[in-house]
Amino acid sequence: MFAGFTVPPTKQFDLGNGSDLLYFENFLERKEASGYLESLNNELPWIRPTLSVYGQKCEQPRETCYVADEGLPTYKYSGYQPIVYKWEDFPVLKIIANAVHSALPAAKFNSVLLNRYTNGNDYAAWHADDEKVHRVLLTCLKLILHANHKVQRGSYTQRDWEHSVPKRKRVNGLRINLTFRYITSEQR
Ligand SMILES: O=C(O)CCC(=O)C(=O)O
Ligand SMILES: [Fe+2]
Repeated sequence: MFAGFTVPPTKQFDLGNGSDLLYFENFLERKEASGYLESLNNELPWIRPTLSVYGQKCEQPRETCYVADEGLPTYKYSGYQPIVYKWEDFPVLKIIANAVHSALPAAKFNSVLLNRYTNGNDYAAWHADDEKVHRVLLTCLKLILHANHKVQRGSYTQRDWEHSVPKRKRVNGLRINLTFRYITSEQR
């Protein structure tokens, strides 16, 4: 689906109906990845928001930070509207975004939602990223830093396929996930 890789994906799955999944093993050098992980962990203003799910208030079981171009349609999920930070606020994010962009020049994104899981008690319940208002997730790039691998879910994968991060009682380590998104109000 996305032509023009500088390095071909390690694994590639066509999921049908405009969704695909590309897996890049060792996308970053291990040392580089742990440096980014540390900077993101220490420098970002992480928030554990209160969400409304089926009319119930609950604390999100992971922390979040949202960075986007100016002037995009409002991004909101489960009754929560994240603070919009600028790319310039966090130099490390610009470096990661540039690395992603040079590996996949055809993949467009204008925002990134980051999720921080402090340990295996934090989780993301099964969901699809199918928010109706701004609608389009053309491209989602997931860069999971602790494992130093990048999974790209192309086109509609994130919207049409449910996904989750389950609790893992025996996991003590930190996990930071970056989902690069293309947000637009155009209906598709
Ligand atoms: O951390 C992950 O891999 C999942 C995050 C996610 O699905 C989301 O933010 O929509
Ligand atoms: Fe998601």
